[in-house]
Amino acid sequence: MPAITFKDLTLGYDRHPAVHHLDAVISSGSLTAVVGPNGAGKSTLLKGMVGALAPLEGSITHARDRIAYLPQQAEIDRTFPLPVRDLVAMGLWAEIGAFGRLRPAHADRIAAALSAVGLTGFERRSIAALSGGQMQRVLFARLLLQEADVNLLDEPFTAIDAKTAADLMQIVHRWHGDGRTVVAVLHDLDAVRAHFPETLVIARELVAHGPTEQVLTAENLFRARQMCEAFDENAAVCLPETRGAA
Ligand SMILES: Nc1ncnc2c1ncn2[C@@H]1O[C@H](COP(=O)(O)OP(=O)(O)OP(=O)(O)O)[C@@H](O)[C@H]1O
Repeated sequence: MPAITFKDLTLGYDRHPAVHHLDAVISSGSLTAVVGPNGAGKSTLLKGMVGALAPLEGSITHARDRIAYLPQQAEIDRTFPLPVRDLVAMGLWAEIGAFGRLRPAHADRIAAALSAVGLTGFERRSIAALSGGQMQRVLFARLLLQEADVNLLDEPFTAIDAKTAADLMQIVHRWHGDGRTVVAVLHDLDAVRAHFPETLVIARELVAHGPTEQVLTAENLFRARQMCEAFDENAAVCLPETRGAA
């Protein structure tokens, strides 16, 4: 059963395509890595999937509604003096709303989520006072509380140590074991081969999608690099009447 379907999907900024005419189906319950060179459109694709970016053309359809998203660390402002507890509590937003009160049961669930990521007792710590790896653990605690059907992770293991990456990977496997869909952008191809049964290789367009051992080949990665280098940054979105004319 499809969890997410891309149909002739074009996503971009200011009418310039970043992801072009993509057709693919992410199966429900699959564990998929999104791989491609820098600037291939991986983060853009995740932003489209979470609804932060509307398609310029084509469509993205979701079978289920509950989607959680872990942005790249670089996109998160950590200067705001927010306690860890408040950041993790945002994972309960769908349950208690913007103005709902945190009840003791919620506090217990926040504590349990922090314990699951190895940060017991961190509730009152300011997020500005966390290391990069601790911050990533906190963001995973928030994802745990969201209990989403689909978890979208943008470079979840970048710039964190091997122990933290292994701990967080266990959580990803737990989600997969529970039948949730996980899509993660990754640059570490060894980690992809070790942990992700499915891979989507993109280079602005689809390069390959399917079982990792068939898709993550030197040939596909070389082709992805060539396609990215050849892509015209200033290209405009195709107009229906000009499509196929060139
Ligand atoms: N907010 C934005 N405004 C304009 N252009 C953008 C924006 N975000 C990304 N782009 C452009 O879209 C293209 C794809 O970027 P994207 O961040 O999706 O690639 P990526 O595959 O995630 O790259 P990386 O591996 O470097 O994180 C790039 O050319 C980038 O410059």
